[in-house]
Order: sequence, then C-alpha cells, then structure tokens
Amino acid sequence: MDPTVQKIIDELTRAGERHDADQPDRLRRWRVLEPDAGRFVRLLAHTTGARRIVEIGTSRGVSTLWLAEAARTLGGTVLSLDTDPAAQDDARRSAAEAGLDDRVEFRVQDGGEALAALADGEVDLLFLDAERTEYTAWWPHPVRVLRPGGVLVADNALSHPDEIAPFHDLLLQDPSLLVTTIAVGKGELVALRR
Ligand SMILES: C[S@@+](CC[C@H](N)C(=O)[O-])C[C@H]1O[C@@H](n2cnc3c(N)ncnc32)[C@H](O)[C@@H]1O
Repeated sequence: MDPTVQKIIDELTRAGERHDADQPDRLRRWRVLEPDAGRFVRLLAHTTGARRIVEIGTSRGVSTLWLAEAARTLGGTVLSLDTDPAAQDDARRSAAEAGLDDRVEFRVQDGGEALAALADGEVDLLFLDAERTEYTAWWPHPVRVLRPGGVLVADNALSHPDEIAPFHDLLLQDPSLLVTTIAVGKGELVALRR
C-alpha cells in the first residue's frame, strides 16, 4: 500500500470517527468505510484485476481512496457517485492530496440513475455504499453492468441486515451469481457474476 495514501486514509478515518461521534443525524454522518473492509475491497479489486471500478456513495472518499490506489496499480479507474456535492468536494481534495485524482471521476449523480446508463458488462467491481433500501429499485442494473467474473460488494450487510435483505434475496435468486457475506467491517455482501 502506498504510504501516502494509507496516511490520508488513516487521517480521514479518524476524522470521520470524531465527526460522527458528535453528529446525531445519521444522514449527516460521514460513515466512512472501516479499515478492514477497505483492505478487503482493495483485495477484491486485485483479485478481479479490476480496471473499471464504480462506487456509489463517495462521502469524504475513504472507500474511493482504497479503490483508487488499487486502480492505479491495475491500470484502471474509479467512477465515484454521490448526490452530495459538498462531500464530493472534500473527497476530490483528498484524492488530489493522495496523488490519485487522475484515477477517479467524481460525479454528482444518483447512483441508480448512473447505473442505468452504463453498458452491459462494463464494470469489473461495483461497490455499493449508499442507502441500502434503494438498491432493489436499481435492479437489474447492479448485476447487468458486471462483466462475467466481475464482483458486486455492498457494505453494511451485517450492521443493517433487515435493510439489505430484499437486495440480498434478489441476488440469491439470480442463477448467474455466487453470493456470500463476509464478516469484515460492517459486513460485506459479495456477489460474483459467473
Ligand atoms: C455511508 S456514506 C459513504 C461512505 C464512503 N463510501 C466512505 O467510505 O467514505 C453514504 C453516502 O451515500 C450517498 N448517497 C445516498 N443515496 C445516494 C444515491 N441514491 N446515489 C448516490 N449517492 C447516494 C450519501 O450522500 C452519502 O455520502
């Protein structure tokens, strides 16, 4: 791991913990990805040789940095989507500080709308970290956009199992997918498209 990127991830993670501890409104918390889950999504990027990575839910860009560092090694890019322009401004500054701004396209756009506009099979790794209850409305695009051998990961599978259950069920009913939940961070729901 690039030490400069790791340092910025560590600082942002600590800043996020301090920020969220004082913020009663869930939607105004940063809710950054836990370090072990960050290491896991980075590992998945390498495992799949991901060159086209899409994430929905930038916030301050912690997961973006984990993914973009992998993308740089793999010769790929990250498209990071969020509906909050102020959060993306902060994330953009962090990516520039980390020297990864040339690897990330930050775009203020609804994740479902963006997924619907992507071509079949163009995504190697899709990371979902937005409002879990919206994911079923995005169907079938989260799977349609994956190439065979591509992977979808959704955060909060164990912290919010009830919210993610309907989406989990859709994944389980799709015969093209291998699905499991990994107990790192807040729980990562993982689906491999065969
Ligand atoms: C849990 S935070 C993301 C944390 C981030 N992945 C990280 O590791 O720092 C969720 C983010 O999803 C964004 N969001 C919620 N609904 C969305 C949607 N429909 N499309 C795009 N972004 C959305 C929120 O604005 C918020 O910034």
